[in-house]
This record gives sequence, C-alpha cells and structure tokens, in this order.
Amino acid sequence: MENSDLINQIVKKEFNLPAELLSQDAITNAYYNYDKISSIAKWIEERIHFKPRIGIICGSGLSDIAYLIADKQEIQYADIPEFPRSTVHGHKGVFAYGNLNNLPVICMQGRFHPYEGYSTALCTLPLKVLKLLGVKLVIITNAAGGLNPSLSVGDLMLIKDHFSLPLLSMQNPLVGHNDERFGPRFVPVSNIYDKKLRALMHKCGKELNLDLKEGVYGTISGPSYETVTDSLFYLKNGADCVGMSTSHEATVACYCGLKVVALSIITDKVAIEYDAEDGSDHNEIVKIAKLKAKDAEKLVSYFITQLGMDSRWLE
Ligand SMILES: O=P(O)(O)O[C@H]1O[C@H](CO)[C@@H](O)[C@H]1O
Ligand SMILES: Nc1nc2[nH]cnc2c(=O)[nH]1
Repeated sequence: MENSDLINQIVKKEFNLPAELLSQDAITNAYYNYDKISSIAKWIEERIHFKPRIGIICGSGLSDIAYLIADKQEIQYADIPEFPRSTVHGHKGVFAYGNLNNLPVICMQGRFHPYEGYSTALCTLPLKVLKLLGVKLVIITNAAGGLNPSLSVGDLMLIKDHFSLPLLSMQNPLVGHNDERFGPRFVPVSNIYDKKLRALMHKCGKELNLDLKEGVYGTISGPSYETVTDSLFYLKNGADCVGMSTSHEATVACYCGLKVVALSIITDKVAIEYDAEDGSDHNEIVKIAKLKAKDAEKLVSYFITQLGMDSRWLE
C-alpha cells in the first residue's frame, strides 16, 4: 500500500474525513498514535537495555554535553524505524545514553525543527518516546540570539518562560485527537519551566561561580531570522532571547508529565536597531555555542549530581 493511502486510511478511521482537510499536526498525531510510539519506544528499549530517567536535548553546537556520559553508547536516529532524521548542521541525529554522575541519562544529539519541514507534532515525537522509555525530567538546551541588551554573547540563560507566536497561532503539537495515556486535552503551562528546578539550577550556578542569567525565550518558526520589527515586538512583549526550538518541546514534555528545565546559550546579539548590521549566521552560531559550551556542560553535570541527592526530583 502507498504511504499516502495508509495515512488517508488512518485519518479516515479517526476523523471520517480525508487527510487533505486536516492540519499537519492532526495528521501527524493520528499517524503517530499511542501504539506506534509505543512500538518505537519498544524497538529502542530492546536495543539499549537501559532505563533512562533524565533526557537531555542538545541545542545547536551543544552536542558535546553527551561526552559527560561515562559509559556512553549510541543509537542512530536513522536506524530507528519511522523516526525522523536530523537535517541541520550542529545536530548529529544520535541518541547517546549511559550514566552521567551515576544517573541514567539519554541525550538527544540533535533535535527536529519545524523549519526543516516537520510538523510541530513530529518535532516533539521524541518527547513522547522519552516518556515511554521512563524519563521523568528533561533538560532542554538551545542556542539563541540575545534580544535583551543586558545579555552578552556567551551568556548562559535559564529559561523561566517562553513566548511563541507559532504556538499561539495553531503551530501547536497538541492539535488533533488527544490520547489521555500521554496527557490531558487542555494543558496548564503557567509553570512549564518548573520553579523548584529553576531554583536548584540557580543554586548550582552559584556554587560553580557561574553568572547564570534568567529570562524568557521567544520562538520564531524560522528558518529566516527576525526582522528588526519582529525583534522589537518580541523584546517589547517580554522575550529576552530568540530561537526556533524549545517552546513546542517544553509544551509536549509538560503535557506528558515530564519535569522541564531549559537553558539557552546566547550565541549572537539580535539587531534591534534599523540601521544595525545583520550578524546572524548559523555556522557562526554553532561555532560560538561550541566555544562557550564548557560552562553549560559544567552546569548540567553539577545539576544532575544535585538531582541524584534527592530521589523526589525524579519521581
Ligand atoms: O534551537 P537550536 O536547535 O539550538 O538552534 C538554533 O540555531 C538555529 C539558527 O541558527 C535554529 O535552529 C535555532 O533554533
Ligand atoms: N538572531 C538569532 N540568533 C539565533 N541564535 C540561535 N537561534 C537564533 C535565532 O533564531 N535568531
């Protein structure tokens, strides 16, 4: 059977309508239903023989976080049946897993972005897989452009909230049929970046003598960067930095009952004056993220040690 026939058949069964009449997220969620995601998780489980408790998503240029894992093993996304591929420079497309400071961790060296052509539901499929693998908490990282003039290149910023026009305007990964086995239809997100975990992260930052900033992550869909007017709009509405990921991932993690903590590394300053030079360049962004990643790695490692000291964090 042709793949499009199969998709049509699945969608027809669920909605009694042809797939053309539905949004991409609704189609994705019908295709990647609970059973299919369970079979992806089972496929992984059978190969890794390992029960992760912490998930880490590595942002652009931040995949070396995985080298913190002592006995690191890998599984390629390309080997996992019906799993998407990473297509962006700085995203390897690998699950790395093993113990990090004695806690079982699975690390995504590579995420999926809506601008690659994936629906937001497909971009966040890994979060549902992580949930079924046993993950309780995710640490999301990203490279972001600094909007707030108080942020400098190389700063680490703990995300306290996000502002996402794509999420607010129907690019929401939860659109479509809901399966309560993952989470509820309507999801409260006012404490999406868990307040207690943020306090713990700040404590870690202090103890490591790091100047950890805190702020709001603004999401654009990309792949074009922001115009000056876009940037001013985000800045005036409370965003401190901007990027093309994270918010939809945090939303699905929260929906699935995973605790979320998220960090941005500021890789460039966003133009907020009309006659400013446009400095956004992805190769440069990846280069800066790699150069400045050491502090993020130290912080994540120490944070995981602290999580290990109280079993309630990973309940
Ligand atoms: O968010 P991550 O994946 O770190 O990457 C950021 O860097 C890329 C733009 O240069 C975009 O993908 C943006 O989201
Ligand atoms: N200006 C800008 N810089 C970035 N660095 C990482 N992501 C982004 C982005 O979306 N915009």
